Amino acid sequence: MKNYVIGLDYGTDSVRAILIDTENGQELASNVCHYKRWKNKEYCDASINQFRQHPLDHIEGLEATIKYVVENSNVDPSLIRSICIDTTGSSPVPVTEDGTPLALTKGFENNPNAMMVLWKDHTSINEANEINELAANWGGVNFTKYVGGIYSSEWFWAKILHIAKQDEAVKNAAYTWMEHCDLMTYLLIDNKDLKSFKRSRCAAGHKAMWHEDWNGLPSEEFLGKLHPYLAALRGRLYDETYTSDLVAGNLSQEWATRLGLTTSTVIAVGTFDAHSGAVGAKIEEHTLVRVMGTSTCDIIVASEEAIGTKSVRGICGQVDGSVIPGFIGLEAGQSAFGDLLAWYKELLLWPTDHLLATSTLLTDTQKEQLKEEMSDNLIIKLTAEAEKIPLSESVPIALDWINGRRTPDANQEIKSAISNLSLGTKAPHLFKSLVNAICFGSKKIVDRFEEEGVKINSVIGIGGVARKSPYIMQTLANVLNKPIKIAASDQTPALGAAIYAAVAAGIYPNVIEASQKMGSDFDGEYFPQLDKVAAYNKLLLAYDQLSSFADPSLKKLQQEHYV
Ligand SMILES: Nc1ncnc2c1ncn2[C@@H]1O[C@H](COP(=O)(O)OP(=O)(O)O)[C@@H](O)[C@H]1O
Ligand SMILES: O=C(CO)[C@@H](O)[C@@H](O)COP(=O)(O)O
Repeated sequence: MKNYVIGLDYGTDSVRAILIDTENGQELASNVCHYKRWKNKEYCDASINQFRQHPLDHIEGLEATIKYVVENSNVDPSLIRSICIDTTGSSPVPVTEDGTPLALTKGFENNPNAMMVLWKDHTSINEANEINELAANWGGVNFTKYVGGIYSSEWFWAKILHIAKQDEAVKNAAYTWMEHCDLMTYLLIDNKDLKSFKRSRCAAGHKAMWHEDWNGLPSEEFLGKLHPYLAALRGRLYDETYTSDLVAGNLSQEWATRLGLTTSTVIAVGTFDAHSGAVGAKIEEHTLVRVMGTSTCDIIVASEEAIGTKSVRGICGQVDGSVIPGFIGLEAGQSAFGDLLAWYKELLLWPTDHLLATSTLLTDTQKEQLKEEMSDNLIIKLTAEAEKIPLSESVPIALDWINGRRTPDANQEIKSAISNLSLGTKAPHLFKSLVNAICFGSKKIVDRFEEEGVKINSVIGIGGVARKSPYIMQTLANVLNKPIKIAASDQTPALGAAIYAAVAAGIYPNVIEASQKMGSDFDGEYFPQLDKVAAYNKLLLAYDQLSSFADPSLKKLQQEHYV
Protein backbone atom coordinates (compact mmCIF):
# COMPACT_ATOMS: atom_id res chain seq x y z
CA MET A 1 0.00 0.00 0.00
CA LYS A 2 1.22 3.51 -0.80
CA ASN A 3 1.91 5.93 2.05
CA TYR A 4 2.38 9.67 1.82
CA VAL A 5 3.41 12.32 4.33
CA ILE A 6 3.62 16.09 4.45
CA GLY A 7 6.54 18.13 5.78
CA LEU A 8 5.71 21.73 6.64
CA ASP A 9 8.67 24.07 7.05
CA TYR A 10 8.30 27.58 8.48
CA GLY A 11 11.33 29.70 7.52
CA THR A 12 12.03 33.33 8.33
CA ASP A 13 10.12 34.77 5.36
CA SER A 14 7.88 31.99 4.11
CA VAL A 15 6.36 28.59 4.79
CA ARG A 16 6.59 25.62 2.44
CA ALA A 17 4.76 22.31 2.31
CA ILE A 18 5.97 19.24 0.47
CA LEU A 19 4.04 16.03 -0.11
CA ILE A 20 6.35 13.03 -0.14
CA ASP A 21 6.12 9.38 -1.18
CA THR A 22 7.56 7.54 1.84
CA GLU A 23 8.90 4.69 -0.27
CA ASN A 24 11.69 6.76 -1.83
CA GLY A 25 11.38 10.36 -0.61
CA GLN A 26 10.06 11.52 -3.98
CA GLU A 27 8.39 14.93 -3.86
CA LEU A 28 4.95 14.83 -5.50
CA ALA A 29 3.90 18.40 -4.83
CA SER A 30 5.24 21.49 -3.12
CA ASN A 31 4.04 24.98 -2.41
CA VAL A 32 5.43 28.13 -0.80
CA CYS A 33 3.58 31.03 0.81
CA HIS A 34 5.31 34.28 1.79
CA TYR A 35 4.08 35.95 4.97
CA LYS A 36 2.00 38.93 3.86
CA ARG A 37 2.29 41.14 6.94
CA TRP A 38 5.95 40.31 7.52
CA LYS A 39 6.76 41.23 3.89
CA ASN A 40 5.39 44.70 4.59
CA LYS A 41 7.63 44.86 7.69
CA GLU A 42 4.56 45.20 9.93
CA TYR A 43 5.18 44.92 13.69
CA CYS A 44 8.98 45.15 13.18
CA ASP A 45 11.49 47.86 13.98
CA ALA A 46 14.93 46.92 12.69
CA SER A 47 16.49 49.94 14.41
CA ILE A 48 15.89 48.26 17.79
CA ASN A 49 16.16 44.70 16.42
CA GLN A 50 12.48 44.04 16.99
CA PHE A 51 11.19 41.30 14.69
CA ARG A 52 7.67 40.05 15.34
CA GLN A 53 5.35 37.95 13.19
CA HIS A 54 1.57 37.88 13.26
CA PRO A 55 0.08 34.40 13.81
CA LEU A 56 -2.32 35.02 10.94
CA ASP A 57 0.65 34.98 8.54
CA HIS A 58 1.42 31.48 9.80
CA ILE A 59 -2.14 30.16 9.83
CA GLU A 60 -2.95 31.50 6.36
CA GLY A 61 0.33 30.03 5.07
CA LEU A 62 -0.41 26.63 6.61
CA GLU A 63 -3.86 26.44 5.07
CA ALA A 64 -2.78 27.66 1.62
CA THR A 65 0.28 25.42 1.24
CA ILE A 66 -1.14 22.19 2.65
CA LYS A 67 -4.37 22.55 0.65
CA TYR A 68 -2.31 23.15 -2.47
CA VAL A 69 -0.14 20.04 -2.11
CA VAL A 70 -3.12 17.86 -1.22
CA GLU A 71 -5.09 19.06 -4.25
CA ASN A 72 -2.21 19.06 -6.72
CA SER A 73 -0.56 15.75 -5.91
CA ASN A 74 -3.46 13.59 -7.11
CA VAL A 75 -2.96 11.46 -4.02
CA ASP A 76 -5.94 9.94 -2.20
CA PRO A 77 -6.12 12.11 0.99
CA SER A 78 -6.80 9.02 3.11
CA LEU A 79 -3.27 7.78 2.22
CA ILE A 80 -1.67 10.92 3.67
CA ARG A 81 -0.62 9.34 6.95
CA SER A 82 1.10 12.11 8.78
CA ILE A 83 2.30 15.72 8.95
CA CYS A 84 5.29 17.09 10.83
CA ILE A 85 5.97 20.79 11.30
CA ASP A 86 9.32 22.46 11.72
CA THR A 87 9.80 26.15 12.42
CA THR A 88 12.50 28.65 13.26
CA GLY A 89 13.41 28.99 16.89
CA SER A 90 13.52 30.18 19.52
CA SER A 91 10.35 31.92 18.33
CA PRO A 92 7.95 31.92 21.27
CA VAL A 93 4.29 33.01 21.10
CA PRO A 94 2.08 34.11 24.03
CA VAL A 95 -1.20 32.19 24.21
CA THR A 96 -4.38 32.30 26.31
CA GLU A 97 -5.62 29.55 28.62
CA ASP A 98 -7.42 27.83 25.72
CA GLY A 99 -4.28 27.91 23.57
CA THR A 100 -5.30 30.82 21.32
CA PRO A 101 -2.41 33.02 20.18
CA LEU A 102 -2.84 36.29 22.04
CA ALA A 103 -2.73 38.39 18.87
CA LEU A 104 -5.92 36.66 17.74
CA THR A 105 -7.83 37.95 20.76
CA LYS A 106 -9.62 41.26 21.20
CA GLY A 107 -7.44 44.20 22.06
CA PHE A 108 -4.17 42.49 21.07
CA GLU A 109 -4.62 42.26 17.29
CA ASN A 110 -1.98 44.89 16.53
CA ASN A 111 0.25 44.65 19.58
CA PRO A 112 3.71 43.33 18.54
CA ASN A 113 4.31 42.13 22.11
CA ALA A 114 1.36 39.76 21.70
CA MET A 115 2.89 38.19 18.57
CA MET A 116 5.55 35.64 17.80
CA VAL A 117 8.99 36.88 18.80
CA LEU A 118 11.11 35.76 15.86
CA TRP A 119 14.45 34.01 16.48
CA LYS A 120 16.42 37.02 15.28
CA ASP A 121 14.66 39.54 17.56
CA HIS A 122 17.35 40.91 19.89
CA THR A 123 15.26 43.19 22.09
CA SER A 124 16.01 41.11 25.16
CA ILE A 125 19.78 41.52 25.39
CA ASN A 126 19.55 42.96 28.93
CA GLU A 127 17.32 40.11 30.04
CA ALA A 128 19.75 37.51 28.63
CA ASN A 129 22.51 39.25 30.63
CA GLU A 130 20.34 39.05 33.76
CA ILE A 131 19.80 35.32 33.22
CA ASN A 132 23.52 34.71 32.73
CA GLU A 133 24.41 36.74 35.78
CA LEU A 134 21.92 34.90 37.96
CA ALA A 135 22.79 31.45 36.58
CA ALA A 136 26.46 31.97 37.40
CA ASN A 137 25.99 33.52 40.84
CA TRP A 138 22.79 32.38 42.52
CA GLY A 139 24.43 29.49 44.30
CA GLY A 140 22.27 26.76 42.80
CA VAL A 141 22.60 24.68 39.64
CA ASN A 142 23.93 26.60 36.65
CA PHE A 143 21.05 25.93 34.27
CA THR A 144 23.10 27.16 31.27
CA LYS A 145 25.30 24.08 31.59
CA TYR A 146 23.87 22.27 28.54
CA VAL A 147 23.31 25.35 26.37
CA GLY A 148 26.98 26.19 26.06
CA GLY A 149 27.30 28.13 29.32
CA ILE A 150 25.83 31.37 27.94
CA TYR A 151 22.11 32.09 27.59
CA SER A 152 21.25 34.07 24.45
CA SER A 153 18.81 36.92 23.84
CA GLU A 154 17.54 34.85 20.91
CA TRP A 155 16.01 32.38 23.35
CA PHE A 156 12.76 31.62 25.15
CA TRP A 157 13.16 32.89 28.74
CA ALA A 158 14.99 36.09 27.80
CA LYS A 159 12.28 37.03 25.30
CA ILE A 160 9.43 36.29 27.71
CA LEU A 161 11.14 38.16 30.55
CA HIS A 162 11.59 41.19 28.31
CA ILE A 163 7.93 41.27 27.32
CA ALA A 164 6.72 40.61 30.86
CA LYS A 165 8.68 43.66 32.00
CA GLN A 166 7.64 45.81 29.07
CA ASP A 167 3.96 45.10 28.60
CA GLU A 168 1.72 44.64 31.63
CA ALA A 169 -1.37 43.88 29.51
CA VAL A 170 0.37 41.10 27.58
CA LYS A 171 1.89 39.69 30.77
CA ASN A 172 -1.54 39.52 32.41
CA ALA A 173 -3.27 38.03 29.38
CA ALA A 174 -0.56 35.52 28.37
CA TYR A 175 -1.54 32.41 30.33
CA THR A 176 1.35 30.48 28.83
CA TRP A 177 3.86 30.59 25.94
CA MET A 178 4.56 28.14 23.16
CA GLU A 179 7.43 27.75 20.74
CA HIS A 180 6.20 28.31 17.20
CA CYS A 181 6.71 24.62 16.26
CA ASP A 182 4.55 23.57 19.23
CA LEU A 183 1.85 26.13 18.56
CA MET A 184 1.34 25.12 14.92
CA THR A 185 1.27 21.43 15.92
CA TYR A 186 -1.20 22.18 18.71
CA LEU A 187 -3.40 24.13 16.29
CA LEU A 188 -3.87 21.07 14.08
CA ILE A 189 -4.52 18.34 16.63
CA ASP A 190 -7.75 17.21 18.23
CA ASN A 191 -6.54 17.05 21.84
CA LYS A 192 -6.68 20.60 23.17
CA ASP A 193 -5.50 19.83 26.72
CA LEU A 194 -2.51 22.15 27.07
CA LYS A 195 -1.07 20.34 30.07
CA SER A 196 -0.73 16.96 28.33
CA PHE A 197 0.18 18.43 24.93
CA LYS A 198 3.50 16.98 23.74
CA ARG A 199 6.01 19.81 23.51
CA SER A 200 9.11 19.58 21.38
CA ARG A 201 12.24 18.19 23.05
CA CYS A 202 14.32 20.02 20.48
CA ALA A 203 12.84 23.44 21.32
CA ALA A 204 12.77 22.85 25.08
CA GLY A 205 16.31 21.51 25.33
CA HIS A 206 18.10 23.97 23.06
CA LYS A 207 16.26 27.14 24.04
CA ALA A 208 14.44 26.77 27.39
CA MET A 209 17.17 25.01 29.43
CA TRP A 210 15.01 21.89 29.84
CA HIS A 211 17.19 18.97 30.97
CA GLU A 212 16.65 15.63 32.66
CA ASP A 213 19.47 16.39 35.13
CA TRP A 214 17.19 18.90 36.90
CA ASN A 215 13.89 17.20 36.07
CA GLY A 216 12.87 19.57 33.33
CA LEU A 217 12.76 23.34 33.17
CA PRO A 218 14.86 25.55 35.50
CA SER A 219 13.45 25.59 39.01
CA GLU A 220 10.66 27.91 40.17
CA GLU A 221 13.09 29.40 42.70
CA PHE A 222 15.55 30.37 39.97
CA LEU A 223 12.89 31.75 37.65
CA GLY A 224 11.24 33.63 40.54
CA LYS A 225 14.47 35.54 41.13
CA LEU A 226 14.19 36.83 37.57
CA HIS A 227 10.48 37.72 37.70
CA PRO A 228 7.44 36.38 39.58
CA TYR A 229 5.70 35.95 36.20
CA LEU A 230 8.34 33.43 35.09
CA ALA A 231 7.95 31.43 38.31
CA ALA A 232 4.18 31.28 37.81
CA LEU A 233 4.61 30.49 34.12
CA ARG A 234 6.77 27.46 34.89
CA GLY A 235 3.75 25.59 36.29
CA ARG A 236 1.77 26.38 33.14
CA LEU A 237 4.41 25.08 30.74
CA TYR A 238 5.48 21.42 30.78
CA ASP A 239 7.45 18.78 32.63
CA GLU A 240 7.97 16.19 29.91
CA THR A 241 9.19 16.78 26.35
CA TYR A 242 9.00 14.56 23.28
CA THR A 243 11.05 13.75 20.19
CA SER A 244 9.63 14.24 16.70
CA ASP A 245 9.39 10.54 15.86
CA LEU A 246 6.33 10.48 18.15
CA VAL A 247 2.70 11.37 17.48
CA ALA A 248 1.35 14.55 19.10
CA GLY A 249 -2.25 13.79 18.10
CA ASN A 250 -4.70 13.20 15.28
CA LEU A 251 -5.74 15.94 12.89
CA SER A 252 -8.85 17.65 14.28
CA GLN A 253 -12.14 17.46 12.38
CA GLU A 254 -12.06 21.22 11.81
CA TRP A 255 -8.62 21.17 10.19
CA ALA A 256 -9.27 17.94 8.29
CA THR A 257 -12.19 19.71 6.60
CA ARG A 258 -10.22 22.90 6.00
CA LEU A 259 -7.24 21.05 4.48
CA GLY A 260 -9.10 18.36 2.52
CA LEU A 261 -7.68 15.56 4.69
CA THR A 262 -9.13 12.99 7.10
CA THR A 263 -8.90 12.77 10.87
CA SER A 264 -6.82 9.59 10.55
CA THR A 265 -3.81 11.71 9.56
CA VAL A 266 -1.51 12.01 12.57
CA ILE A 267 0.57 15.04 13.49
CA ALA A 268 4.10 14.40 14.75
CA VAL A 269 5.72 16.37 17.57
CA GLY A 270 7.15 19.65 16.21
CA THR A 271 10.81 20.55 15.79
CA PHE A 272 13.21 23.24 14.54
CA ASP A 273 14.10 23.80 10.90
CA ALA A 274 17.83 23.27 11.30
CA HIS A 275 17.42 19.96 13.09
CA SER A 276 14.95 18.60 10.58
CA GLY A 277 17.19 19.93 7.80
CA ALA A 278 20.01 17.79 9.18
CA VAL A 279 17.76 14.72 9.06
CA GLY A 280 16.71 15.62 5.49
CA ALA A 281 20.42 15.69 4.59
CA LYS A 282 21.04 12.20 6.07
CA ILE A 283 23.07 13.36 9.05
CA GLU A 284 25.17 10.72 10.80
CA GLU A 285 27.79 10.74 13.55
CA HIS A 286 30.84 12.95 12.90
CA THR A 287 29.10 14.79 10.06
CA LEU A 288 28.48 18.50 10.54
CA VAL A 289 25.38 19.70 8.70
CA ARG A 290 25.44 23.45 8.10
CA VAL A 291 22.18 25.15 7.22
CA MET A 292 23.44 28.20 5.37
CA GLY A 293 20.88 30.87 4.61
CA THR A 294 20.05 34.13 6.36
CA SER A 295 21.87 32.74 9.41
CA THR A 296 23.62 29.43 9.88
CA CYS A 297 22.71 26.58 12.12
CA ASP A 298 25.38 23.95 12.59
CA ILE A 299 24.09 20.57 13.64
CA ILE A 300 25.99 17.49 14.67
CA VAL A 301 24.98 14.28 16.44
CA ALA A 302 27.07 12.26 18.87
CA SER A 303 26.42 9.08 20.80
CA GLU A 304 25.87 9.39 24.53
CA GLU A 305 29.09 7.42 25.09
CA ALA A 306 31.08 9.91 22.99
CA ILE A 307 29.78 12.94 24.90
CA GLY A 308 29.50 11.37 28.34
CA THR A 309 28.84 13.98 31.02
CA LYS A 310 30.78 16.66 29.18
CA SER A 311 29.14 20.01 28.46
CA VAL A 312 30.42 21.56 25.25
CA ARG A 313 31.51 25.14 25.84
CA GLY A 314 30.02 28.10 23.98
CA ILE A 315 27.53 26.36 21.69
CA CYS A 316 23.69 26.45 21.52
CA GLY A 317 23.07 23.32 23.41
CA GLN A 318 23.38 19.57 23.50
CA VAL A 319 20.07 17.80 23.73
CA ASP A 320 19.21 14.13 23.91
CA GLY A 321 17.13 13.29 20.83
CA SER A 322 16.88 16.79 19.35
CA VAL A 323 17.90 15.45 15.93
CA ILE A 324 17.94 11.64 16.06
CA PRO A 325 16.33 9.91 19.04
CA GLY A 326 19.01 8.03 20.99
CA PHE A 327 21.76 10.48 20.03
CA ILE A 328 22.76 13.81 21.51
CA GLY A 329 22.05 16.63 19.06
CA LEU A 330 24.48 19.55 19.23
CA GLU A 331 23.73 22.94 17.75
CA ALA A 332 25.83 26.00 17.00
CA GLY A 333 25.46 28.77 14.44
CA GLN A 334 26.03 32.29 13.18
CA SER A 335 23.39 34.98 13.70
CA ALA A 336 24.11 36.36 10.25
CA PHE A 337 25.49 34.53 7.22
CA GLY A 338 23.62 35.48 4.02
CA ASP A 339 22.22 38.36 6.07
CA LEU A 340 25.65 40.03 6.10
CA LEU A 341 25.63 40.03 2.31
CA ALA A 342 21.97 41.11 2.28
CA TRP A 343 22.90 44.06 4.49
CA TYR A 344 25.65 45.07 2.06
CA LYS A 345 23.31 44.69 -0.89
CA GLU A 346 20.75 46.96 0.78
CA LEU A 347 23.44 49.49 1.52
CA LEU A 348 24.58 49.58 -2.10
CA LEU A 349 21.01 49.85 -3.34
CA TRP A 350 20.34 52.97 -1.26
CA PRO A 351 20.76 55.35 -4.22
CA THR A 352 18.43 53.30 -6.43
CA ASP A 353 15.83 53.32 -3.69
CA HIS A 354 16.16 56.99 -2.79
CA LEU A 355 17.57 58.97 -5.73
CA LEU A 356 15.81 57.18 -8.53
CA ALA A 357 12.44 58.13 -7.05
CA THR A 358 13.10 61.83 -7.64
CA SER A 359 14.67 61.44 -11.10
CA THR A 360 12.70 62.55 -14.16
CA LEU A 361 14.84 60.55 -16.61
CA LEU A 362 12.76 57.40 -16.42
CA THR A 363 9.06 56.52 -16.17
CA ASP A 364 7.78 54.96 -12.95
CA THR A 365 7.54 51.57 -14.64
CA GLN A 366 11.11 51.83 -15.92
CA LYS A 367 12.28 52.84 -12.45
CA GLU A 368 10.62 49.78 -10.92
CA GLN A 369 12.11 47.52 -13.59
CA LEU A 370 15.56 48.97 -13.11
CA LYS A 371 15.35 48.59 -9.34
CA GLU A 372 14.31 44.98 -9.70
CA GLU A 373 17.06 44.23 -12.20
CA MET A 374 19.72 45.77 -9.97
CA SER A 375 18.42 43.99 -6.91
CA ASP A 376 18.37 40.62 -8.71
CA ASN A 377 21.84 40.99 -10.20
CA LEU A 378 23.85 42.77 -7.56
CA ILE A 379 25.09 39.78 -5.53
CA ILE A 380 25.67 37.74 -8.68
CA LYS A 381 27.83 40.52 -10.22
CA LEU A 382 29.70 41.17 -6.97
CA THR A 383 30.37 37.44 -6.66
CA ALA A 384 31.81 37.26 -10.17
CA GLU A 385 34.09 40.25 -9.53
CA ALA A 386 35.16 39.17 -6.02
CA GLU A 387 36.10 35.76 -7.34
CA LYS A 388 38.53 37.37 -9.77
CA ILE A 389 40.44 39.23 -7.02
CA PRO A 390 43.61 37.22 -6.33
CA LEU A 391 44.31 36.27 -2.74
CA SER A 392 47.57 38.20 -2.98
CA GLU A 393 45.61 41.46 -3.40
CA SER A 394 44.79 43.38 -0.24
CA VAL A 395 41.13 43.27 0.77
CA PRO A 396 39.57 44.65 3.96
CA ILE A 397 39.23 42.48 7.05
CA ALA A 398 35.66 42.18 8.30
CA LEU A 399 33.81 40.48 11.14
CA ASP A 400 30.59 38.56 10.63
CA TRP A 401 28.92 39.90 13.81
CA ILE A 402 26.48 42.26 12.06
CA ASN A 403 23.62 40.70 14.09
CA GLY A 404 25.70 39.78 17.14
CA ARG A 405 27.52 36.50 17.69
CA ARG A 406 25.47 33.37 18.25
CA THR A 407 28.44 31.01 18.70
CA PRO A 408 31.05 30.27 19.79
CA ASP A 409 30.31 32.11 23.06
CA ALA A 410 27.07 33.99 22.42
CA ASN A 411 27.27 37.75 22.59
CA GLN A 412 24.33 39.40 20.87
CA GLU A 413 25.51 42.85 21.96
CA ILE A 414 28.66 42.66 19.95
CA LYS A 415 28.80 44.62 16.69
CA SER A 416 30.61 44.05 13.43
CA ALA A 417 33.72 45.91 12.29
CA ILE A 418 35.70 46.38 9.09
CA SER A 419 39.39 47.32 8.96
CA ASN A 420 42.09 47.71 6.35
CA LEU A 421 40.11 50.00 4.07
CA SER A 422 41.99 52.12 1.53
CA LEU A 423 41.22 54.40 -1.38
CA GLY A 424 41.73 51.37 -3.58
CA THR A 425 38.92 49.43 -1.86
CA LYS A 426 36.13 48.86 -4.38
CA ALA A 427 32.72 47.31 -3.80
CA PRO A 428 33.86 43.79 -4.85
CA HIS A 429 36.83 44.00 -2.43
CA LEU A 430 34.47 44.73 0.41
CA PHE A 431 32.14 41.96 -0.75
CA LYS A 432 35.08 39.53 -0.76
CA SER A 433 35.98 40.57 2.77
CA LEU A 434 32.40 39.90 3.91
CA VAL A 435 32.45 36.45 2.32
CA ASN A 436 35.77 35.78 4.06
CA ALA A 437 34.23 36.99 7.34
CA ILE A 438 31.28 34.60 7.23
CA CYS A 439 33.65 31.73 6.41
CA PHE A 440 36.02 32.65 9.26
CA GLY A 441 33.04 32.80 11.64
CA SER A 442 32.20 29.28 10.45
CA LYS A 443 35.76 28.13 11.09
CA LYS A 444 35.52 29.33 14.69
CA ILE A 445 32.52 27.04 15.20
CA VAL A 446 34.23 24.01 13.67
CA ASP A 447 37.36 24.70 15.73
CA ARG A 448 35.32 24.95 18.91
CA PHE A 449 33.61 21.60 18.34
CA GLU A 450 36.97 19.96 17.66
CA GLU A 451 38.66 21.60 20.66
CA GLU A 452 35.87 20.23 22.81
CA GLY A 453 36.42 16.71 21.49
CA VAL A 454 33.51 16.51 19.03
CA LYS A 455 35.05 14.90 15.97
CA ILE A 456 34.04 16.23 12.52
CA ASN A 457 34.95 14.02 9.57
CA SER A 458 32.78 15.61 6.93
CA VAL A 459 30.64 18.67 6.27
CA ILE A 460 27.30 18.86 4.45
CA GLY A 461 25.89 22.17 3.25
CA ILE A 462 22.18 22.82 2.91
CA GLY A 463 20.11 26.00 2.56
CA GLY A 464 19.92 28.91 0.12
CA VAL A 465 23.57 29.99 0.15
CA ALA A 466 24.91 26.43 -0.06
CA ARG A 467 22.88 25.86 -3.20
CA LYS A 468 23.25 29.27 -4.82
CA SER A 469 26.85 30.32 -4.25
CA PRO A 470 29.67 28.05 -5.46
CA TYR A 471 32.06 30.94 -4.68
CA ILE A 472 31.12 30.99 -0.98
CA MET A 473 31.17 27.21 -0.74
CA GLN A 474 34.64 27.00 -2.32
CA THR A 475 35.91 29.71 0.04
CA LEU A 476 34.42 27.83 2.97
CA ALA A 477 36.05 24.54 1.91
CA ASN A 478 39.41 26.38 1.76
CA VAL A 479 38.92 28.11 5.11
CA LEU A 480 37.74 24.96 6.91
CA ASN A 481 40.24 22.84 5.00
CA LYS A 482 37.55 20.19 4.71
CA PRO A 483 35.46 18.93 1.80
CA ILE A 484 31.84 20.07 1.75
CA LYS A 485 29.05 18.04 0.13
CA ILE A 486 25.92 19.87 -1.02
CA ALA A 487 22.50 18.30 -0.52
CA ALA A 488 20.53 18.23 -3.77
CA SER A 489 17.18 19.11 -2.24
CA ASP A 490 16.11 22.75 -2.00
CA GLN A 491 13.77 21.71 0.77
CA THR A 492 15.87 19.70 3.23
CA PRO A 493 14.12 21.01 6.38
CA ALA A 494 10.69 20.16 4.94
CA LEU A 495 12.07 16.79 3.80
CA GLY A 496 13.42 16.15 7.29
CA ALA A 497 9.99 16.99 8.70
CA ALA A 498 8.47 14.50 6.24
CA ILE A 499 10.96 11.88 7.50
CA TYR A 500 9.90 12.45 11.12
CA ALA A 501 6.28 12.24 9.95
CA ALA A 502 6.94 8.86 8.31
CA VAL A 503 8.45 7.47 11.52
CA ALA A 504 5.64 8.88 13.67
CA ALA A 505 3.12 7.20 11.37
CA GLY A 506 4.93 3.86 11.88
CA ILE A 507 6.05 3.53 8.25
CA TYR A 508 9.70 3.27 9.31
CA PRO A 509 10.96 1.96 12.65
CA ASN A 510 13.38 4.84 13.27
CA VAL A 511 14.72 8.13 11.95
CA ILE A 512 18.02 6.68 10.71
CA GLU A 513 16.34 4.10 8.46
CA ALA A 514 13.78 6.60 7.22
CA SER A 515 16.41 9.20 6.42
CA GLN A 516 18.53 6.69 4.48
CA LYS A 517 15.49 5.89 2.29
CA MET A 518 13.85 9.29 2.05
CA GLY A 519 16.71 11.77 2.64
CA SER A 520 18.24 14.01 0.00
CA ASP A 521 21.00 12.93 -2.38
CA PHE A 522 24.04 15.14 -2.93
CA ASP A 523 24.74 16.98 -6.14
CA GLY A 524 28.03 18.73 -5.55
CA GLU A 525 31.21 18.60 -3.52
CA TYR A 526 33.80 21.30 -2.88
CA PHE A 527 37.35 20.27 -1.99
CA PRO A 528 39.96 22.48 -0.30
CA GLN A 529 42.39 23.97 -2.86
CA LEU A 530 45.73 23.28 -1.28
CA ASP A 531 47.42 26.32 -2.86
CA LYS A 532 44.87 28.61 -1.17
CA VAL A 533 44.50 27.10 2.30
CA ALA A 534 47.66 28.76 3.65
CA ALA A 535 46.64 32.20 2.35
CA TYR A 536 43.27 31.90 4.10
CA ASN A 537 45.03 30.83 7.30
CA LYS A 538 46.97 34.09 7.19
CA LEU A 539 43.81 36.12 6.67
CA LEU A 540 42.25 34.24 9.56
CA LEU A 541 44.95 35.59 11.87
CA ALA A 542 43.94 39.12 10.86
CA TYR A 543 40.29 38.19 11.56
CA ASP A 544 41.35 36.97 15.00
CA GLN A 545 43.15 40.23 15.71
CA LEU A 546 40.15 42.32 14.72
CA SER A 547 37.87 40.02 16.77
CA SER A 548 39.92 40.56 19.92
CA PHE A 549 39.88 44.30 19.31
CA ALA A 550 36.11 44.46 18.73
CA ASP A 551 35.31 42.10 21.60
CA PRO A 552 37.82 42.33 24.45
CA SER A 553 35.73 39.79 26.40
CA LEU A 554 36.97 37.08 24.00
CA LYS A 555 40.40 37.19 25.59
CA LYS A 556 38.87 36.85 29.05
CA LEU A 557 36.80 33.86 27.93
CA GLN A 558 39.91 32.19 26.52
CA GLN A 559 41.93 32.89 29.67
CA GLU A 560 39.15 31.52 31.89
CA HIS A 561 39.11 28.36 29.82
CA TYR A 562 42.83 27.74 29.82
CA VAL A 563 43.60 28.44 33.53
N1 LIG B 1 23.83 34.02 -4.92
C1 LIG B 1 23.92 34.27 -3.62
N2 LIG B 1 25.11 34.44 -3.04
C2 LIG B 1 25.20 34.69 -1.72
N3 LIG B 1 24.15 34.79 -0.89
C3 LIG B 1 22.94 34.66 -1.42
C4 LIG B 1 22.74 34.38 -2.79
N4 LIG B 1 21.42 34.29 -3.01
C5 LIG B 1 20.82 34.49 -1.81
N5 LIG B 1 21.72 34.72 -0.86
C6 LIG B 1 21.47 34.96 0.57
O1 LIG B 1 20.74 33.85 1.06
C7 LIG B 1 19.94 34.25 2.17
C8 LIG B 1 18.60 33.53 2.10
O2 LIG B 1 18.81 32.17 2.27
P1 LIG B 1 17.63 31.11 2.25
O3 LIG B 1 18.19 29.80 2.64
O4 LIG B 1 17.00 31.19 0.89
O5 LIG B 1 16.59 31.70 3.28
P2 LIG B 1 16.32 31.41 4.87
O6 LIG B 1 17.62 31.46 5.58
O7 LIG B 1 15.42 32.55 5.28
O8 LIG B 1 15.65 30.08 4.96
C9 LIG B 1 19.84 35.76 2.11
O9 LIG B 1 20.51 36.29 3.22
C10 LIG B 1 20.56 36.15 0.81
O10 LIG B 1 21.31 37.33 0.98
O1 LIG C 1 18.16 28.97 15.37
C1 LIG C 1 17.50 28.24 14.66
C2 LIG C 1 17.20 26.87 15.09
O2 LIG C 1 17.70 26.61 16.35
C3 LIG C 1 16.92 28.67 13.33
O3 LIG C 1 15.56 28.46 13.40
C4 LIG C 1 17.21 30.09 12.96
O4 LIG C 1 18.59 30.26 12.80
C5 LIG C 1 16.51 30.48 11.66
O5 LIG C 1 16.99 29.76 10.57
P1 LIG C 1 16.80 30.29 9.04
O6 LIG C 1 17.75 31.43 8.86
O7 LIG C 1 15.36 30.66 8.84
O8 LIG C 1 17.22 29.10 8.21
